[in-house]
Amino acid sequence: MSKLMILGAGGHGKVVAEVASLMNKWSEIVFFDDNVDLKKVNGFKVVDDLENCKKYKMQYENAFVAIGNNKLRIKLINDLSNEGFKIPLLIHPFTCISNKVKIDEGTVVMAGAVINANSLIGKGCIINTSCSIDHDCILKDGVHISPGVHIGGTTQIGKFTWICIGSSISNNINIGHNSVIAAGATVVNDIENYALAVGTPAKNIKVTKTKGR
Ligand SMILES: CC(=O)SCCNC(=O)CCNC(=O)[C@H](O)C(C)(C)COP(=O)(O)OP(=O)(O)OC[C@H]1O[C@@H](n2cnc3c(N)ncnc32)[C@H](O)[C@@H]1OP(=O)(O)O
Repeated sequence: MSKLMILGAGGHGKVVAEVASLMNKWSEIVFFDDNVDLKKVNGFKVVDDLENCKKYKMQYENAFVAIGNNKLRIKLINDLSNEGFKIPLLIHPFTCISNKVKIDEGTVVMAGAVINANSLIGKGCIINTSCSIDHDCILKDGVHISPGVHIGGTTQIGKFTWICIGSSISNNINIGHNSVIAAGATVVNDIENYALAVGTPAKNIKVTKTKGR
């Protein structure tokens, strides 16, 4: 069994480490984090800060980025991949994922998530607790689906978009890249790039070049 490093020992990192541990695939799981005061988190050693992680490639050849910021997460995954690290896919054992689904490296699927037939999930996505993604959806790289989100069939979500907690997305919807769908929103029409969409039915209230998280 090989060893796994997790970048980021915050709240998301703790859940990621638990998922990895439940997979029984790694002989050792450790964190790297910029908080120098952290020595151990939930029993997992914090080895060094993020910048130094590449020095440990001989010991930990698998690297998973557990950082909530969508763009930073993808940047770090790409950097580590270019350095020759293996970037695993982490899936909690209590999920329901069709065998017709394809999920790229660096993505985590948390407990209770359901992903139905023929959906495609990109690189470095967070498929968070108890969300559902129905058939034929396409999620591009760096998308975060927060806890309790429901997404109907044949919906597409562009890169770096954050679907916030408890929102619902109807079927056959296109949501652009770098957008944020606010907590509890109900999306029944397409949403453009760089949008912040809120409410029921969800409406864009702000379009900036800096949205996405
Ligand atoms: C395991 C985990 O914990 S995963 C993480 C789960 N957390 C989430 O999903 C985060 C949920 N957070 C939200 O929904 C936030 O409101 C965000 C991210 C959308 C806020 O985004 P920001 O860009 O900071 O927007 P900001 O707070 O400035 O609000 C902008 C406007 O949108 C409104 N707004 C923000 N969120 C909502 C919402 N959920 N519903 C309705 N209106 C909203 C604000 O009232 C504000 O309106 P105003 O301009 O008239 O005052």
